[in-house]
Amino acid sequence: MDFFDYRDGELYAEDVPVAAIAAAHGTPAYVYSRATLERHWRAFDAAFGDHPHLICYAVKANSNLAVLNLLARLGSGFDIVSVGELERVLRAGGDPAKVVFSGVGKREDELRRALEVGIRCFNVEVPQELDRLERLAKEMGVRAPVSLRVNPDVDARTHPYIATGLKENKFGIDVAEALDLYRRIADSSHLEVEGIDCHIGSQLTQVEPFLDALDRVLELAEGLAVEGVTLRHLDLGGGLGIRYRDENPPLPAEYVAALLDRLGGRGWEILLEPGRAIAGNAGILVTRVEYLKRTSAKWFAIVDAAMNDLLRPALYDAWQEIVPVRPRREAPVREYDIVGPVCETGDFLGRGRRLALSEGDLLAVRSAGAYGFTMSSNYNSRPRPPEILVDGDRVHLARRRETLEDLWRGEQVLP
Ligand SMILES: Cc1ncc(COP(=O)(O)O)c(C=O)c1O
Ligand SMILES: N[C@@H](CCCC[NH3+])C(=O)O
Repeated sequence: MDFFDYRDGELYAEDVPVAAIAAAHGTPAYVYSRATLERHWRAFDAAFGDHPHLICYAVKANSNLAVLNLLARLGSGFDIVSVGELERVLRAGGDPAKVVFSGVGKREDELRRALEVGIRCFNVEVPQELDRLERLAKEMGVRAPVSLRVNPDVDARTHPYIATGLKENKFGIDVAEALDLYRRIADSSHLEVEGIDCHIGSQLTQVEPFLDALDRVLELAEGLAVEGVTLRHLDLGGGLGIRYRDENPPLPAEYVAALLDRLGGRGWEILLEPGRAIAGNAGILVTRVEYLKRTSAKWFAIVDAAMNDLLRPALYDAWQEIVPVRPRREAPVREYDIVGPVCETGDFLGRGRRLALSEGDLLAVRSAGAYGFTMSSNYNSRPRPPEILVDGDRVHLARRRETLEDLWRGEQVLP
């Protein structure tokens, strides 16, 4: 469920007509719903009841400061993958003690900054990162809290580009290798065992792969307990899918209930790193039809948003619903490829969509709140769109549209 619905024949974002937002801020534009973001975050949080837990929102899904700030105000933790994301969280008022740092390729400056601000945990998935972290922690006179991200070798049953929990993926450490590495951490005076981490992929629509991964994690956690290695938490990553079309992923409450059931009363604190399930259906991309073009093969609706604004269709052949902001009856219904102005055949937002369109109409691409703006670029020297956060009947410009000058900021021609 989201707060983008039709009223009196036009699409609203919470209590504001989307057409009014487009009139005030232009197109293309990302529009987010505060109520949806909050509801999704709370759904995860509440599902745990009094079981110790921390929801660490995956910043990569949508890193707008206004979004991070409102989640920080709810008490959210954050899953980051770069120092850039860390600085965003801090700027947005996030608590560094609730930050977990994921990623296969953390640089020294990134580790140092994270040690300096005192994050909750480093999710380590390359053995050499332990050496790097230990040396830096020693230099700085601190201890680095560590979880090993294990690769549970389970099939997430999702798009191959976003499956991360199989042996052949670059992610995680073999479960078989983990025990020795935990001994190494426990023996170090500058590293500290914090927990175990895993993340098996994104847009998962079934609960079983998560439970298989949890089984592997529990097996390891119990093995460690026998060795006298105590863990503070189990981090099960993110990855819960959303409905883009006809998928039926479990609701956050069902997913968490299944995890707690499998945990069977074992008291470890559970960390989750959901991104898409919180932000995905909390946003739309609003775009305007520039031209309707007929070729000998088909009809194209050429819109003012493109693959640089929303990459998912081009990159994963992802399907996202495209709806008219003000449905009209007078235009003929045709099958359109909805394409942008970028010079790539892969520049489409949707293909073969049956719509009644006229030039100048507004369209909304749904489920664009996660991996939309954060994956956007300036390809074809296109300024990136604004991000607008709607809160009831209030419209907050959370990021202004880039200007043409923004496109060459920091560039210099030869003297
Ligand atoms: C380590 C890690 N945590 C969390 C996430 C968030 O995933 P999702 O947006 O699918 O919940 C990702 C991305 O897949 C990730 O790589
Ligand atoms: N960017 C991807 C998900 C990748 C998740 C990152 N770990 C998407 O849009 O579906």
